[in-house]
Order: sequence, then C-alpha cells, then structure tokens
Amino acid sequence: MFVLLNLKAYACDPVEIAAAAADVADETGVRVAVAPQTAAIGRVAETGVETWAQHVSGVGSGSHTGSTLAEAVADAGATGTLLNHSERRRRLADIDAGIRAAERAGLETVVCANNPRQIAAAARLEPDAVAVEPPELIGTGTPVSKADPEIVTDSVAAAGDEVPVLCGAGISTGEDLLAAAELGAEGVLLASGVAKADDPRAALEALVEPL
Ligand SMILES: O=C[C@H](O)COP(=O)(O)O
Repeated sequence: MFVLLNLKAYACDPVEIAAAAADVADETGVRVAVAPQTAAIGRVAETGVETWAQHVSGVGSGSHTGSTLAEAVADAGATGTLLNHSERRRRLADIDAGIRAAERAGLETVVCANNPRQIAAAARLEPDAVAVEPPELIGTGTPVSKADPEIVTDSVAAAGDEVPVLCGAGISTGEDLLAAAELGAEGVLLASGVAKADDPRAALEALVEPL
C-alpha cells in the first residue's frame, strides 16, 4: 500500500512530520510520501522522505505569474505531484496539461476525482494513478472505506487494469488502510488524521502497523 500524506495548508511542522514519515517508511518498508506546501518541498525532501507536490500548473517556463512549474518542484526535490485535488479542482484540459507538464519534469502523477465517473475520465488521461475522494467525507474522520465502500470498488472498476486507484477522505487508522486494500485500493491519500494529530509520528506508526 502507498500512503500519500497531504499536509494541505495545515498549521503543522512539515519537516517534523516528514522526518517521522521517513523513519516509518524505513522501519516498516511501507511506501510513505509527504506532500507539503510548495515552499517546504526542499526542506521536506532533505529528510529523505519521498516528497510530492500538492499541485503543478500545466505550463512550461514563460510568462505565467503565480504558476507552479513542474520543473521547479522537481528541482526542489519532489518526485511526484497530486493534480485536481478536491480543494484544487481544474478543468479537464488543465488536468491533461498538468499531467503532461509533470511527465516532462519526471514527476509521478496522482489525479484526484470525486466519483467513479470522474475516475474513468481521469484514468483516460493516463496518469500514474488516480485517487477517489468523496468531498463530503474529507476531514471528517469517517473513512470512505466504511462510509461508502462502493465508491472505491466502482472506482477500481472504472479505472481499468492499467491505472492503480488510491482512496481518500477520513482515513486515519490501520483498520481504515486494511479496509481500503480489501476494496482494491493500492494506496490511500490522507491528511488530517496525521497533520492535525497531537503526535503525528504515533499516528503514522499506528496507521501502517497492521500492514
Ligand atoms: O488529500 C487528502 C484528502 O483530502 C483527505 O483528507 P482527510 O484525510 O483529512 O480526510
């Protein structure tokens, strides 16, 4: 299972969490990546943890003020990027351009989507993986794997054999992770369960413990 931890814009210490994630990955062999704020990518990557961007713009270098170049996050140490997160929705053409920009920069891609129909469309754009997240469950602590298991199984079917599916929203425990795996997800996308925890290291350790 791939554990992709999105720190969003939470008021947490990205380096402390990244160091904990690096240790947990080393000690358990579980693939754990951290997606901090863009400005923290370099510092997070220095911990040795697999580092992702939360978003890249679908543009190359040029007159694009305020954009986030895929090449820039790759230079800073990121090896992958989320695209079209529920809190950073893009139009289809922008998602396609974002995937192509990430490919040019050598970044792995996970395209997020709300439901199996959107997952089918996202998978046709040939990202490395897709992630299904029902927006109404994000940040609730109620795991998608329990609240809406069919959205995961239907997304796995919609994505087809070539594109792995992650699931996210409300995932915070090892039990949630196992449930996601049983539904066919190859990873989880999570945030608040670790980023807002009093002890993020303990939360991460507990998360991967049953794997
Ligand atoms: O990117 C992460 C997802 O939006 C899930 O967030 P959450 O774990 O806080 O529900």
